Amino acid sequence: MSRYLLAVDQGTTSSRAVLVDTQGCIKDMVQRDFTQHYPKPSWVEHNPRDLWHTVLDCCRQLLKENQLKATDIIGLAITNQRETTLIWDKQSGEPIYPAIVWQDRRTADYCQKLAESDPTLEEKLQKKTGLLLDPYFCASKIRWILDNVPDAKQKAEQGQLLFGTVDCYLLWKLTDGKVHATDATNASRTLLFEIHQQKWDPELLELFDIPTSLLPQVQDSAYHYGEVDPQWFGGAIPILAIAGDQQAALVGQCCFQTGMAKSTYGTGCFLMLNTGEKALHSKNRLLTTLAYRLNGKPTYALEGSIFMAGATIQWLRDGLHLIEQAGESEQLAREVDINHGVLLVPAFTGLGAPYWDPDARGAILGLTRDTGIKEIVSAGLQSVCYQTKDLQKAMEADGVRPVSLKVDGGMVKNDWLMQFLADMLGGEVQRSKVNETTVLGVAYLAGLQAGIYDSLEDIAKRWQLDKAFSPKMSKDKRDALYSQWQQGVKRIQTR
Ligand SMILES: Nc1ncnc2c1ncn2[C@@H]1O[C@H](COP(=O)(O)OP(=O)(O)O)[C@@H](O)[C@H]1O
Ligand SMILES: O=P(O)(O)OC[C@H](O)CO
Repeated sequence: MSRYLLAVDQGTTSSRAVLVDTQGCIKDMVQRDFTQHYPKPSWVEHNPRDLWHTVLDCCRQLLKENQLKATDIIGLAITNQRETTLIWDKQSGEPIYPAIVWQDRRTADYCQKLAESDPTLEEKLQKKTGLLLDPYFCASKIRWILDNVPDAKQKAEQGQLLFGTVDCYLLWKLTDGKVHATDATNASRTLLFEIHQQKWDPELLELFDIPTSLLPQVQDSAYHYGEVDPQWFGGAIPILAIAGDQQAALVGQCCFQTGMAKSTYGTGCFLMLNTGEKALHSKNRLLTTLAYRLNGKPTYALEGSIFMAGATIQWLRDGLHLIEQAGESEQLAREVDINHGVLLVPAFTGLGAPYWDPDARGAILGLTRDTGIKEIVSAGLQSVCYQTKDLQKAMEADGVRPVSLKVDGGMVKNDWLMQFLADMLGGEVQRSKVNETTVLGVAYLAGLQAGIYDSLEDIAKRWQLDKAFSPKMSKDKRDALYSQWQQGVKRIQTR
């Protein structure tokens, strides 16, 4: 009987469980969507029960459909939407508030006031954590829960509460409350973790007034975290890897050498470039983050996060009803001249890197009487590429240029989009054969821990190209289109 790795990807809009064989091939996958909650403008929440139950159900269904028992699984691996913040009661295991999702901007004012109280603060935060003072990260979300949930502050001070990102919460549930831990990549997204010394930072905990007792232990990305409690799958399964989803995708794309980069186009877009042992501090508002940590040794990355990529197409579909399926956007974009002059700036939840403007709001510019659905849909797709170009420019200004760009995520099957991306970047875009790089990446890490793979080099041999897109657009045309975008962004910026 073959044995498999079981990889769980708990994402922003759905949970997935995937079986990966020892050759690194995906055998089967089960996926479940869950409800998004928007209780107030700019607030985004998930019900923790949904996160846990969709993961549990996906795993159970996958095992059942493949007639596998817990003993057929070599190890379980967890990858997750990052920054999403949960706090739960240590005794009962019950979350004291819904999960505050990474997209949630409720702490924008708090962050701004903190920044105004000390003009040197953001630089200090960046030096220690590689991040910026933004509602995106966990620290201000934790603070909000402690300040707004009755008795939370007092309970936290008495050591009765635990904080975790989604990986940490799932690990706690899977081990039936025995393990409270996270991996270094997830810790590096909290704004509380010192990325050079690899430890929670007492000064930052004091700044955000967060008791140390709330925090999980931080381990390597490939590590024996504990065993799944037998009640869930009828037997114990070792938990062998954890990584934030974008870092897992970097591993899944085998970007192990300095200068290698990947960009994932799902709900948001995340471009990550491996900078090796060096934590390169951006002067252009990109993030420095952990790419992975193996055997105690950190590898760093530079990251640009865009909040609205596929979500813009979702909005065109579900909000404006301009299309019925996301895939229709490709044909519509092909049918319109690229010089249509319509610009969609998708700052629905503010602008991410490199602008970091939580108060900016979206706009559609350049409308004329003959503007139709095709132009607006095309502008939505183009916005994803312009935002990637913004990140590329910021990286170049920081002195690094990706040696290659490997792409994955739900949007990359759109060939028109990939061609326009190559045109905008003026460089080759490589679409990998396996699109499920996130689950694959964390399964690779679990495989390393289990001794299935000898090394990262051994893993790298498995990467396969699906299609490469080379730039075809003239430089003049590219510059003209991009300059239109830059002018559009200026119109909506608030800072
Ligand atoms: N052919 C397509 N063209 C453009 N966008 C697409 C296409 N297919 C899917 N998408 C977009 O990709 C996103 C889904 O990607 P996925 O990687 O599954 O997202 P996530 O993991 O963030 O939930 C959706 O937002 C959808 O609008
Ligand atoms: O769930 P995804 O794939 O949209 O990724 C979310 C990111 O990890 C947020 O930083």
